[in-house]
Amino acid sequence: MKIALASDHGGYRLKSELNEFIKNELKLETKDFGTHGPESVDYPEYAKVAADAVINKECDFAILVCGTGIGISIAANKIKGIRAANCHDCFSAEATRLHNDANVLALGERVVGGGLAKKIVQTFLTTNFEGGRHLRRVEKITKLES
Ligand SMILES: O=C(CO)[C@H](O)[C@H](O)[C@H](O)COP(=O)(O)O
Repeated sequence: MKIALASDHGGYRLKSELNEFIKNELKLETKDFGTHGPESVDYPEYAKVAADAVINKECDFAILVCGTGIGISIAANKIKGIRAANCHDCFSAEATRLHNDANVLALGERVVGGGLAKKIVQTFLTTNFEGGRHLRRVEKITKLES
């Protein structure tokens, strides 16, 4: 499994910490699409490159980080085929995989600490979509795109 990572300046520290965690603890491959420093940048550009990597199947999931996780998730959700969830607890991270088949997780560096963020990422990446009645609903979400 390969994980795309991206952030704006408000999320690059947490994104770097999560990148190391995913590689070293979860033993998964990652691709870091930036940003790599504190200089102010615009999160929609970073949401797009990582989301595109999921859509074109270069990566299986994307983890996006901005200050709150809100702006970057709104931007990612504009891309056809993306179901991005902004989660700051493990229950929601599990539910969005089980029920929504989310393919992008968004986090806010100004909201959550590194320890909890790692648990949320681990939960998200290790939970499978349940299908069944949830598949019908996800298909209805997809229809809203056309
Ligand atoms: O989009 C956001 C708010 O939902 C993110 O938190 C951004 O990181 C934030 O808006 C950036 O703000 P800044 O004042 O330019 O650092």
